[in-house]
Amino acid sequence: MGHLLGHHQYGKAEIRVVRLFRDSDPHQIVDYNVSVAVSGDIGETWLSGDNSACLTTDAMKNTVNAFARSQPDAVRQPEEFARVLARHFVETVPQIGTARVSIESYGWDRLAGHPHAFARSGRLVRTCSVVRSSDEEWVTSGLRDLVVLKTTDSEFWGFYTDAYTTLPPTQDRILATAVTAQWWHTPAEGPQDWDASHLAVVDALTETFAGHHSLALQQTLFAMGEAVLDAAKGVAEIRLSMPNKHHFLLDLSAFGLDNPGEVFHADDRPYGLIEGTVRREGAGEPGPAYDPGQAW
Ligand SMILES: O=c1[nH]c(=O)c2[nH]c(=O)[nH]c2[nH]1
Repeated sequence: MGHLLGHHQYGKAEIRVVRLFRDSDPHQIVDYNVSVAVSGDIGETWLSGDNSACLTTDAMKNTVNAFARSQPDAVRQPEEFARVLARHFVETVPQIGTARVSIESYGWDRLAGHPHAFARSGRLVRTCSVVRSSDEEWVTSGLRDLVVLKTTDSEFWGFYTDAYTTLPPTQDRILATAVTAQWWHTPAEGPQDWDASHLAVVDALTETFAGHHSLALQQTLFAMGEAVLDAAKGVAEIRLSMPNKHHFLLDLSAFGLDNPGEVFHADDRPYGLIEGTVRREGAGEPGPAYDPGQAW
């Protein structure tokens, strides 16, 4: 019995490229981590080691670096840079049928009034992913590591109880999470201004986290997704992954101290992991828009 090669893809991962705009005063900087993955009529390298159809991952890295120089307009916004790169691989290398370009973008804040010194902004990492076939394109934007916390306005009670349920119900707790999100744009050309669109989504997420009276992190997740769909008309759906970063009230009675909701242990694991997709009614199917790796 023969063996078959299933889904296969390859590419250069985590190309760290920094692009300066020195011709502007003050200087500007973009800081990216770019990953490329291609698939198509490329199986012989797996099956026989015949590399005649294999575009080297080294060439992919070179392409990313060269385009950072030659495509100054596109490189300013990660979604545009990913679109240009993905299109390039599909249009110029015949055996490549589909290209995915994923970018993590690290922000830099200008140091107080200084024209060419920065501090890395730690608030979140901006992400995007573009999948390009010969005639279709899927664009998602996203973020990770957006850590948010509220000190009240969060309850959790009325839950199902079984023989192992010991959690006391609460009407006032800390609610904290680190948001990972990806949202899919339709049409793929996206908004006029990807940066402004990203800011609008981050605002919708944070404003809703802050303002929503939470009965469960699940409920807050859905409210945050709804707010994004209301704020960004070109977003067809958003996928959210939110760990419940538990804060446990400490018992200080051994030291003769009360603790009226003031001192907590910030536990790092285990954590509840709350996830969900919020879709616009009537939105189409996202196809290969998400799930890097072998999931599609
Ligand atoms: O918001 C919450 N959702 C849960 O599903 C859950 N489970 C739990 O132990 N604490 C919480 N909090």
